[in-house]
Amino acid sequence: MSGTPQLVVHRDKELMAQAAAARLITKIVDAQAARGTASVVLTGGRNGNGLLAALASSPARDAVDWSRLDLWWGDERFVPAADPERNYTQAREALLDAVPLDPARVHAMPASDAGYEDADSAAAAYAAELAAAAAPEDHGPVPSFDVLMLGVGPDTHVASLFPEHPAVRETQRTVVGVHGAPKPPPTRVSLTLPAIRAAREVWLLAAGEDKAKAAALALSGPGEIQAPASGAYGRARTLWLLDAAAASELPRSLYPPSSA
Ligand SMILES: O=C(O)[C@H](O)[C@@H](O)[C@H](O)[C@H](O)COP(=O)(O)O
Repeated sequence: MSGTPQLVVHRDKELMAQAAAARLITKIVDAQAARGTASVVLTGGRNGNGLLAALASSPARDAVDWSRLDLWWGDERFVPAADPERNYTQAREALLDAVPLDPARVHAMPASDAGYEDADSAAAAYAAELAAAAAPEDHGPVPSFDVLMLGVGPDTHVASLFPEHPAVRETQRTVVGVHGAPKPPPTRVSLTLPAIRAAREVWLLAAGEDKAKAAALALSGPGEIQAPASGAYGRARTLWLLDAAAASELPRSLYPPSSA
């Protein structure tokens, strides 16, 4: 488990998205140089898609060898494949359709019309796909993701793990079906905290005034059941990427003077 979360605060959400995109490019390029491949978990939502859009327009975009990148999702709305609300669809629009990925290495979570009886069986199928991709050196049922990104909800949810909901309490399974989610749509598929914690690095994205209370709560050390974002940490690093608005209720001592 990584130690204390690191925080970087940027002037505004646009700069945060651009800086996070540059950071992700560098992380992927370094992983590919070191191991010949890289593995990243994407997140839905405005901040997650904003980062992907910034990456799409980055001049350094094609420093990444897109053919040697595995993409996974932290969660997905359990809706039909054609539904524009799918995180996968929004990621394609923001970036994926513009870069030469290997389709076999883009691991979308199942849509509700993919043939699975319900979100729970879709979750089990995704867990099996993750387990099949894990190598012996991963020492667990999911690959050691280089970076796992999570947007932070105003209630401190991450992926589709909502405060006090059953999914955030899961300690064994790596992927679960979510029912009655307070953020529509109500039915989802989500990685669990144990799966999230298998990542080398976990990056939490929080930009905008509406995230200020969530950031302050999650970083003040509450339980992960009440504040799921506080339970999202990586094996080597946990990084919060914020803008000034989302950091506005943090104790100033919590983030480094270099942030701007
Ligand atoms: O399926 C989803 O909705 C997302 O995965 C969700 O976890 C999102 O990242 C947060 O709700 C933050 O969303 P915003 O960045 O839009 O606030």
